[in-house]
Amino acid sequence: MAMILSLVLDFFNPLITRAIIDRVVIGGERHLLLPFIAGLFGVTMSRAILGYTKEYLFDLFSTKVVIRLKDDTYRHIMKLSFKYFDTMNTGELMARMSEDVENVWNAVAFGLRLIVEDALYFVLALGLLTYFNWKLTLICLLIMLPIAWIAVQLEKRSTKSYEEISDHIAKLNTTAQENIAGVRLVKAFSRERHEIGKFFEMNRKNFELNSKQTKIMSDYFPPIELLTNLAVVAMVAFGGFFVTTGEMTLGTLVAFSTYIWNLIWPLRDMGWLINLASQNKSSLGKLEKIFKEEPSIKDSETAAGLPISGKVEFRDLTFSYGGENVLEDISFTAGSGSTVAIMGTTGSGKSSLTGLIGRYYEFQSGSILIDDVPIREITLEALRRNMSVVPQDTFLFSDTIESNVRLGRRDATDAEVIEALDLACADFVGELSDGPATIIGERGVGLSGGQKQRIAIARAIIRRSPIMILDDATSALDMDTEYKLLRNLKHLPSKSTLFIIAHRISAVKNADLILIMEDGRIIERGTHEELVARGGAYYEVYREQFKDFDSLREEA
Ligand SMILES: Nc1ncnc2c1ncn2[C@@H]1O[C@H](COP(=O)(O)OP(=O)(O)OP(=O)(O)O)[C@@H](O)[C@H]1O
Repeated sequence: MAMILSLVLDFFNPLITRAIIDRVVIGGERHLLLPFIAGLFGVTMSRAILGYTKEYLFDLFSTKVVIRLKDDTYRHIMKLSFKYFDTMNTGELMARMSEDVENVWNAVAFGLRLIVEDALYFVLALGLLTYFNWKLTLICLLIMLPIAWIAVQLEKRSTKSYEEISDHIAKLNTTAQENIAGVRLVKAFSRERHEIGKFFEMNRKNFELNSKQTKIMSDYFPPIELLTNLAVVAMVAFGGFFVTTGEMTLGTLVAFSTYIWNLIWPLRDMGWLINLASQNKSSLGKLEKIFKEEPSIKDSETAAGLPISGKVEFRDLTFSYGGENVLEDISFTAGSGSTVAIMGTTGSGKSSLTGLIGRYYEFQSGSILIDDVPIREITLEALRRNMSVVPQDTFLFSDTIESNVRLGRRDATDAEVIEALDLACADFVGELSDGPATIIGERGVGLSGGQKQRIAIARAIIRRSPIMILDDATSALDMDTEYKLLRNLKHLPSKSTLFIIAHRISAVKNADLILIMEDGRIIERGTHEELVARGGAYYEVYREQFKDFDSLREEA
């Protein structure tokens, strides 16, 4: 409304000027001068106030659009399944959330406003100019219309170019993000020069792509400029002629020469608007691709959120990530509250097996049952709410230790946080100056590998879930601490069914069931005593590890 009013007011000043020239200057009606000047002043002031309101409201609107778009994009990305993140990298997603959303903001904040404004100016001016003198309007329009054709050409070339720029920015972001996150590794391997060179090279390409776009723009702007200037020249020439023939008054020509800019500017803006629209189109296309991505794992229509006690059963399960089978013929049962340990060579499928319990990926055949219910019949929310996982690669947020632990259960009390840290043998936290309130760096910088693992385990303990998975989560702990920690887990009040992936006999020895994996299959199973007695692969590992232990004892 403010926009329409300020725009309509814009049309009053030239009309008043026309009246001043025709009636006061030429017609000699001097008494009208003061009211006309008062009118000019009034219109100018009202326009200024309305212009401010318009700007403010548009900014508010566009900011709201962007916040909403960012929220929606973030929420959607969070809904996507593991498989999506296997193929996308953080840098690319960050580019979508920042650059592409910013481009949309630009288009909404400036582009959309200008389109609406320009369209209104154009239509109103065209009406008025035709009313003043349709012949002069037609002459000017004929000169200016090729601008529209130029704009379409510009749009075609710019969209492609902006797509290239946007893709390249995503790559640039990924490189920067990975190098900054992995700066310690880069330095440790003395690869700074190489990585800086790689980044420079990418930045140079970025510059080239942007220069290409600038060149496209500069190819189109001079003809646009020329045509608009020609239109002004034609207006002065033909308009002057019409004044001499008496077809137009001088005042009307003066008003005409002001209104003509309301035709010229929208057409001149077209180039810029098309450029903005192309940028927006390519960014929206990239965002749309994310929004079209559906989570590959969803609740089935019949899924329910049942209470879970923790019995887990695998039946003839086969699984692949898309290529060769990673797991084959997997069958075993973990009773509620029992401990299942999984050992095996690297890449034998241990993490994949435990990952399937939380439905991170979809298996191809067989089934997994929890409390005798197929997991596809349990809602993802209920399934994951009842599980706690300590992944192989410990991830801690750059926040306080207690916030990291509370990720397991948000409403946990301070005492519960301390208890969880105690059970996870994280006594070192008590020695830090701020205790659990100590802020840790990104991914736990400032802590040792074993310290990070214990915080991650405390996070799992506090969840009190019926199922707990420790994926090689005690690998950085010394044997004593590992033993104490596992004993604490065994006696948790929540009596979780515990899956432990480990490489040390000492960590798996007391499990109710030990599975030995090789090439995606379970090749041995049983308790420690059964497997030792069997003399197979487990026994070999046992002998290896205890041989070291015995030789150490001998050396001592
Ligand atoms: N996200 C994934 N996409 C495709 N293949 C994968 C993925 N994760 C693992 N794999 C492949 O699946 C196989 C089993 O991997 P998995 O991580 O389950 O083994 P693992 O026994 O836990 O190994 P490790 O002891 O080294 O952690 C490997 O060949 C691996 O390359």
